[in-house]
Amino acid sequence: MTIVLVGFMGAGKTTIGKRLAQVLDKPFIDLDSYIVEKDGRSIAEIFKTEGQEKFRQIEVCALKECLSQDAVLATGGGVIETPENIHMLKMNQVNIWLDTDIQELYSRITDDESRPNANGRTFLQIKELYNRRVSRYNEIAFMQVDSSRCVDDCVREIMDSLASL
Ligand SMILES: Nc1ncnc2c1ncn2[C@@H]1O[C@H](COP(=O)(O)OP(=O)(O)OP(=O)(O)O)[C@@H](O)[C@H]1O
Ligand SMILES: O=C(O)C1=C[C@@H](O)[C@@H](O)[C@H](O)C1
Ligand SMILES: [Mg+2]
Repeated sequence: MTIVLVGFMGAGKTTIGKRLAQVLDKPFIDLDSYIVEKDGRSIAEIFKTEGQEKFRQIEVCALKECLSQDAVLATGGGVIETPENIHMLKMNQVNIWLDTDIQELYSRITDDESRPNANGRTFLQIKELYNRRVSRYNEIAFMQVDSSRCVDDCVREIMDSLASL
């Protein structure tokens, strides 16, 4: 089973995913890192040289490969931008939506140059992007987790829900 974490940039998919994988004793895959390792360039470089559309194509292939793994998979915040990914994720049983308020998300991602869709954007621009994406995370989510709380609390809630499957 692939336990997939989805949510906006800064929601804690990578951070919580690593911890969840340890607790479940499953491999951890971060889709962004997977892409960087395979491609040999950073995400910022791919966006700069090839554009976001090409990055989204690479992301579709990477998601396809990772969804067959028995692992915890942290996706990138924009994975739901592509209809093909939404379709693939709808087929997956456990998609966990990590979410917190936009002010907190903004403070976690601002000033980080590694995220081209956040870097240099104003609070209002980030909020607009978040508002556009919310319904898509919701559409594929098996559960929603309030990730304003500490990592261990989030992991505990997820473990309780997985136990009831
Ligand atoms: N529960 C939490 N409480 C406080 N800070 C957190 C929490 N989870 C993550 N953070 C911090 O927020 C920042 C972003 O976290 P992380 O990289 O895990 O987000 P992400 O959802 O993987 O983002 P992206 O979509 O860009 O990959 C990091 O600095 C991390 O330490
Ligand atoms: O929200 C987004 O559009 C992105 C989030 C990151 O995880 C990366 O996948 C990339 O920076 C794009
Ligand atoms: Mg991440």
